[in-house]
Amino acid sequence: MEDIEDMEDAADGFIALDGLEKVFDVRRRVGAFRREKRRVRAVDGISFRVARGEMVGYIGPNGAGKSTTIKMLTGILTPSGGRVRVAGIDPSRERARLASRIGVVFGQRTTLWWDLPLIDSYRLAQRMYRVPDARYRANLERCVELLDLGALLDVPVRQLSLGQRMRGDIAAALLHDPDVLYLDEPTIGLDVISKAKVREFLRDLNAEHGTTVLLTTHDLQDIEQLCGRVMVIDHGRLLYDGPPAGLHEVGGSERTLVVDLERETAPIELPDVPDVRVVRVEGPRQYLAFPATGSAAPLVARVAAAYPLVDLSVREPDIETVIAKMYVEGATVPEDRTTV
Ligand SMILES: Nc1ncnc2c1ncn2[C@@H]1O[C@H](COP(=O)(O)OP(=O)(O)OP(=O)(O)O)[C@@H](O)[C@H]1O
Repeated sequence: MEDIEDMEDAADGFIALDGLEKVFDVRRRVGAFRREKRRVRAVDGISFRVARGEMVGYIGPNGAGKSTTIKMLTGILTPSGGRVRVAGIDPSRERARLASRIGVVFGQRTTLWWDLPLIDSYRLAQRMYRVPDARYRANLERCVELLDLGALLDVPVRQLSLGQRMRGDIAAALLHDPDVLYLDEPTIGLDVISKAKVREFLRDLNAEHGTTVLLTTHDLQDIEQLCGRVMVIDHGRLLYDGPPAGLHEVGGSERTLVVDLERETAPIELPDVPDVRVVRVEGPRQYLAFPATGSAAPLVARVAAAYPLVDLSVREPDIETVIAKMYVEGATVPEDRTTV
């Protein structure tokens, strides 16, 4: 086998994990005097390859091990076992060298200086990463334009809305032209328009600059709109690795069409539309479950033709539900993604 340290630019090994493990020893108080030691296998033997320029989703329920993996990929945490390389670099051994190659955005925490105007955080980032002036100016200009930050540069970060702050954070992570961007919940708490802006920017970044993106999120629409590939992790293990659509096939998950009718009616019946059923009725509002693999359009057309429709929306299944169904159905991890 070729040594992965020599594989920085190999098509399938820009990010390479082989049997990666992280074990935490946690001490817990039991009763008044006793303490109990417990081992938590936060990451329990994960192997995968991400090629340069891929945009990959990394999802799982709370406590699955996502942040721990990302922390090992950035070098913040040292693995308990296995191997990890990013751009040919061992992250925990050469954290400083890796820092110039990666950008990190945490949706729940900001890396910006709370009391300073946005632009001051950017100047500090320029100094920290030693970005040459011309490159800094060009990158800043691009981010300001595409992320719509022009009017915000002189505003102290604490006065920014969540959506503005998130766009500000993404720009800060990109001023040094990283090859890899890790995004941890980049759309959490954002309104629909801010989500759309962030997604559009990431799509362009990936397409035009070939930036490799690893994205953790609880929003399946982030994955469906951005990623050609998604990995699902639970209890520190890889449960699924493949296209987002396959996620629904494996789990047999459903989306929900929520329809508001002019008035209360008996539960909607559409005998000629397969696999649709009313799961809840709240006065004039009815909830219809249908397979997540299918399109909502024919269903909407049929409801609109037969019932007095006022309004509608489509709800995606949540990640927890999809994963719970995977256990029932029996998930698959394609061999070629997980073996060395
Ligand atoms: N520093 C730590 N010390 C002890 N246990 C930890 C530590 N960090 C994480 N864990 C435990 O490891 C497991 C995985 O946590 P991790 O934060 O990686 O999950 P996650 O998938 O990122 O979850 P979330 O979506 O809630 O952020 C959890 O059981 C967590 O309690």
